[in-house]
Amino acid sequence: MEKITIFGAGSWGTALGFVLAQNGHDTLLWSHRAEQADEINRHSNERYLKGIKLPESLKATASLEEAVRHADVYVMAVPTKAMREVSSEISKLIQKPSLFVHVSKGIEPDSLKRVSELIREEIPEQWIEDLVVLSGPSHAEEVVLEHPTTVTAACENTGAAERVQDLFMNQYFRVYTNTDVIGVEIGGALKNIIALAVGITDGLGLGDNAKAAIMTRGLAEIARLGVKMGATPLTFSGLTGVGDLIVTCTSTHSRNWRAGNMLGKGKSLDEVLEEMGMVVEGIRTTKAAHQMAKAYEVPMPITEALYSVLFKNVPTEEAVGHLMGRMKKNEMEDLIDLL
Ligand SMILES: NC(=O)C1=CN([C@@H]2O[C@H](COP(=O)(O)OP(=O)(O)OC[C@H]3O[C@@H](n4cnc5c(N)ncnc54)[C@H](OP(=O)(O)O)[C@@H]3O)[C@@H](O)[C@H]2O)C=CC1
Ligand SMILES: O=C(CO)COP(=O)(O)O
Repeated sequence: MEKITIFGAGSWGTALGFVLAQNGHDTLLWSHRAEQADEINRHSNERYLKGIKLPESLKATASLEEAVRHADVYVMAVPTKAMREVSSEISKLIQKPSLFVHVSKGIEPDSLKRVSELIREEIPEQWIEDLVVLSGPSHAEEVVLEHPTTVTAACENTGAAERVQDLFMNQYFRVYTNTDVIGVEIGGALKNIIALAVGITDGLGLGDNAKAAIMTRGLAEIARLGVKMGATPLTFSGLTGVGDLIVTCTSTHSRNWRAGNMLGKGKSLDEVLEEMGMVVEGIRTTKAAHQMAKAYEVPMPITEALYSVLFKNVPTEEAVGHLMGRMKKNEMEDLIDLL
């Protein structure tokens, strides 16, 4: 049994708390809101996981000091936007080297940093025993129903990835390991962009051919960027690549797909964000990926089309028309580039 603190008590932090507590670990969830911590101590988190009874052994606190003191393993589960701030606060309180696991899927605009890079910038190296990324096709709503779920623990140090595998793995939550941290983080972050785009075409009623097209060509542009950044091409055919792309683009649980769907049906971005009430990581990541496409000189037409809809007020139909009217290409151009 290990002592584990999860920072961030939204859908995913709470679902992972459910798994870890069921696995017998002494698990504490940190929320920045006292009333939410109180609710979790009464075994529910209705706003984020409606109707779910949480394990009695899962405890919560709103005291960051208590949360940092509690554990030897820290699971970072706040949205990407809050990751710097929370990491920086933790760094002021931490007193021993600990294993960090992060589960967030985004890229920071402007700095173009991956989440593991943000954490390393905010928490001095002496406190980070290892940093493992846990990612893959895993909607919180299904994990807490104990539906079979598979994810990947990625770290250059295989021993650390295996430790995380052992912490989380059980009969319904199967964890693989991988050493390709860049590929795992890029796949997890950028599939949200593609899910927003699929949500839009679904909202426009453009059908399943369009969905398959965006998913397939979307994966091509994710892999093209990832490989340029140093990822292993094969990672994109795994759980954190095509696997997470499938679950996010085809499930109504996905906030990114749902947000896109509302945009496709004519709502404004502000209306969509107000209605969602949960993080839609793909919006900020679209801004980052638009900047990365330029920085790494990688063509990313679907990302650019979405960027034009989200940030330049281009009508959704016009963006689709623009994508379809691009110059002729050989389908395998990307693959040839990767070989
Ligand atoms: N939901 C899922 O199924 C999965 C999510 N993820 C990833 O996990 C990450 C977290 O997402 P998820 O849990 O779904 O998000 P949610 O929107 O469900 O919850 C976000 C949580 O973070 C809290 N929060 C927001 N800002 C801060 C801050 N500055 N300091 C402290 N806490 C803060 C929110 O608090 P408040 O309630 O006060 O707003 C809320 O508890 C994302 O990167 C997401 O992509 C990965 C896999 C699956
Ligand atoms: O990452 C996820 C599933 O693997 C969750 O996706 P959403 O953030 O779109 O809900």
